[in-house]
Amino acid sequence: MAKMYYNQDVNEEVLKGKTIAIIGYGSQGHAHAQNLKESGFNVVVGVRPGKSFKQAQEDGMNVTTVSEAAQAADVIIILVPDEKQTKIYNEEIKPALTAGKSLVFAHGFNVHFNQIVAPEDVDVFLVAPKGPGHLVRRTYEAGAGVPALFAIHQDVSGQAQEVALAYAKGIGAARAGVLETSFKEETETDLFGEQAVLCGGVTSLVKAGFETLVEAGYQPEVAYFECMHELKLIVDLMYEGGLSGMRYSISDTAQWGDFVSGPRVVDAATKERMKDVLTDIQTGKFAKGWLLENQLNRPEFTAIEKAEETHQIEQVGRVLRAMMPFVNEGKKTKTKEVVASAQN
Ligand SMILES: NC(=O)C1=CN([C@@H]2O[C@H](COP(=O)(O)OP(=O)(O)OC[C@H]3O[C@@H](n4cnc5c(N)ncnc54)[C@H](OP(=O)(O)O)[C@@H]3O)[C@@H](O)[C@H]2O)C=CC1
Ligand SMILES: CC[C@](O)(C(C)=O)C(=O)O
Ligand SMILES: [Mg+2]
Ligand SMILES: [Mg+2]
Repeated sequence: MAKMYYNQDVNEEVLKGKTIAIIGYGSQGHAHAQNLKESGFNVVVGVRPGKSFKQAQEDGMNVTTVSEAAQAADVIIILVPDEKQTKIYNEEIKPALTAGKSLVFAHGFNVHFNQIVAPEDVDVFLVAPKGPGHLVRRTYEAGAGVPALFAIHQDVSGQAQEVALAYAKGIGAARAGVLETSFKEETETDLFGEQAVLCGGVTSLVKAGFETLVEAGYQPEVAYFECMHELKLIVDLMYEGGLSGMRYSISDTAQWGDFVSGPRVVDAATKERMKDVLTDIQTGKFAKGWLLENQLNRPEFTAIEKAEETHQIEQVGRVLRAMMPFVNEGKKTKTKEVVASAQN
């Protein structure tokens, strides 16, 4: 069993007198900044003028430019999109990254794939929450937390692990459990998880199920409730009690169907294709493709995003969710639909 770190194992004092620059105030940035501040740490947010700059000010943050935040801080965490990090690092962070500072990431992509190479006289580590930023904030506010991984790439101070754990505690992760990894393991498993299971796998499964029912003549609303809305309720049971916990709550008929039909849908061939996905991640093929796609101004990304947003399941879903205001009620953190409904 891996060594897990919890609140009682962590000395937060190593980080208490330091200034932490949160670069970016998006999904992870707003959560880290607010959680760390409420945990008693000294936070400065560095972001370009615009939407999230304004939001950070409204949230009562000390906000400034990326360069100024990097200059003011002892610990600098880069929480802008992976594909933008190298340029921002080179132009606005590197000049301020003097000896003895710490450079931190929430995902190892740019270090692992050699896009960012830090000076040798700074600590480099990652603290990677295993969950979306909006939930990192929401669970912290509820007194709970999202688990996280930490990894040390450079430890000049001899304190990198202690500081990483204090950081993880500050964002609420040590309430749930923190464990050590390497930049390689975090990067490759995170990319694999989001592509094959959590995001790519699930969205493809949901759409295929929805389309199968609609093409067979069933009502789209029924297909939406069956293949999308209820998924959250089923996954909540897995989150609470694993696969067996979920199976305890469903009917025996559903459980038998799960046993006999599940492996017909996701079979050995699917697993072989998952291995191909993993190989592309391990060899750097995926990373290269994503970096090139961005250099070309995202032609494929934009086209696919547009097609996905107009898929029938999205159209039906928007209408049905508007009839269930409780789905987004009471959420302080701004997910896409909460923002849209506030603007209407
Ligand atoms: N999303 C998640 O839940 C998770 C993300 N991670 C990792 O965390 C990191 C951050 O990801 P994520 O939170 O999704 O990022 P977001 O896409 O949410 O980051 C957006 C933020 O970056 C700012 N930004 C964008 N471009 C610039 C720029 N040129 N200069 C200054 N600020 C800029 C945006 O400002 P503006 O409003 O002005 O555009 C906004 O504040 C990544 O490494 C990611 O892999 C790790 C775990 C989960
Ligand atoms: C699952 C997607 C993720 O890896 C995450 C929320 O953990 C991401 O990169 O956003
Ligand atoms: Mg990820
Ligand atoms: Mg992830």
